[in-house]
Amino acid sequence: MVKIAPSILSADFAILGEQVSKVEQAGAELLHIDVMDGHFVPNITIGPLVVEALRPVSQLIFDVHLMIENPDLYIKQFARAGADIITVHAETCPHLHRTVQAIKETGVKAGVALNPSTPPDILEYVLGQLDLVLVMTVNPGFGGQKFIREMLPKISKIKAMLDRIQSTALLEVDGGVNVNTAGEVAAAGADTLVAGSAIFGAEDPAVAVQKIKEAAGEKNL
Ligand SMILES: O=C(CO)[C@@H](O)[C@H](O)COP(=O)(O)O
Ligand SMILES: [Fe+2]
Repeated sequence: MVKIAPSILSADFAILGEQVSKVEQAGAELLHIDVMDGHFVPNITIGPLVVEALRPVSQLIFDVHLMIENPDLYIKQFARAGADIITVHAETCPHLHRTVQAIKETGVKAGVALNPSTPPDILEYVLGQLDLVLVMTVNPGFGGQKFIREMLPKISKIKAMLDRIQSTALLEVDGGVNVNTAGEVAAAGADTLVAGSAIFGAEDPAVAVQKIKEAAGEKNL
């Protein structure tokens, strides 16, 4: 069964704690936290303070997706705030290997994200160090965008790269994942699905978590 990582970007921030509890009780495994700086992506969202505030109210794996320039400057802050996984964009890291090491030195798991136009080859010499690879299936910056289907072969290619080195890293897909796309994404090899608008935009986020899990499981059989 795939793991579900609801993205709080689409949650109601006025009742954020309640929203997180709801998806946790519904069987989500991770909580996806989108950090945007208004530079790498054209949007500004949340910082370490929100991670710190949520930490005591949730047992979920905090999956922090940094869409920021100079991520090295903020790794320690997010680690201290309670992140379990910190994912940086390859496009923001001229010294990607060093950045991955810096994340791991804080005791937190390390992930690398790729924009839709970034080829998987960029991962080759860091792959063995990674705990998570995040394939963006929209251009990062906003929730509620349309899934880019051309990313399906890229997911499969990265799955094969991970299998070749017997990596146990999570293969996470982020952007436009919903009941209609989850099956194809899982069939392509993803094991962790981020969903924001499909969960927090639904009438009942708990039901939405279950429906996406079912949709992912069905086509994977
Ligand atoms: O990182 C991002 C967007 O940049 C995502 O995590 C979105 O929050 C996913 O939202 P949906 O496409 O599922 O609505
Ligand atoms: Fe994200």
